[in-house]
Amino acid sequence: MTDVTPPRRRPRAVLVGPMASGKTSVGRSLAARWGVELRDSDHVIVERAGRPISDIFASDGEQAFRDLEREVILGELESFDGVLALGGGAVLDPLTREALADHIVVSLTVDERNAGFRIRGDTSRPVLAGGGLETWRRIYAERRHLYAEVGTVEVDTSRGTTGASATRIIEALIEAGYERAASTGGKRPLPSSVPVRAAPSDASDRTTSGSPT
Ligand SMILES: Nc1ncnc2c1ncn2[C@@H]1O[C@H](COP(=O)(O)OP(=O)(O)OP(=O)(O)O)[C@@H](O)[C@H]1O
Ligand SMILES: O=C(O)C1=C[C@@H](O)[C@@H](O)[C@H](O)C1
Ligand SMILES: [Mg+2]
Repeated sequence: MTDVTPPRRRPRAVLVGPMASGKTSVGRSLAARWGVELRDSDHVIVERAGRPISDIFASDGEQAFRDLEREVILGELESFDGVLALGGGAVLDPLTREALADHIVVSLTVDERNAGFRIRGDTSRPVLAGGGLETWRRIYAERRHLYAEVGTVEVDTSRGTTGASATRIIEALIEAGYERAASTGGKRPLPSSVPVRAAPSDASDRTTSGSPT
């Protein structure tokens, strides 16, 4: 009997990292390079809840936010085929981390100095709660191992433009053997039983030809 199950769609890349590492802004540049849509889990949550993240934290509490965040991300991992940027704390959830094991995940980093510039005066991130760089540093220290655990490649965004960071992501994916899968969708979807990191199915035909630059 013919299998009529439609192929599973999946994000070309999922971006994780600490607050202000550039998941949203670098993600936008990367999506533009590949000619695909950027979706940001924080934005999906705000749309769905009809109120800002700071309101959700204040009235429903962080756990309610995390539950909604998990639901949104698991849904997008199954259905969205552009670049997916996650909220900074998304990796705290074990089910989300488990789901990410099956995806191409770019872990973004930023040094403290540049993180400090980027979050200065910010009031939209409730977990910083006015604590500024000191709080950012503590939270990053707590989560660093989780970003490393889920990341297929790691890219530092401290220097240069968001476009330069997008270029470094593409270079890192080429280096690791995932660029074709990420930029063309050519050999995807991979069978879910084959973890992306353990078996880069396109490592044998790595090429920069036809790649976005
Ligand atoms: N080279 C760069 N790479 C990334 N971000 C940069 C860069 N230069 C400046 N920025 C600025 O840093 C700020 C933080 O970036 P962004 O909001 O994309 O981070 P984020 O990782 O999505 O943070 P959050 O976890 O809070 O969603 C933005 O205002 C962005 O324009
Ligand atoms: O690091 C965090 O815990 C957060 C980061 C943001 O992206 C938002 O998801 C929210 O403000 C929480
Ligand atoms: Mg963001």
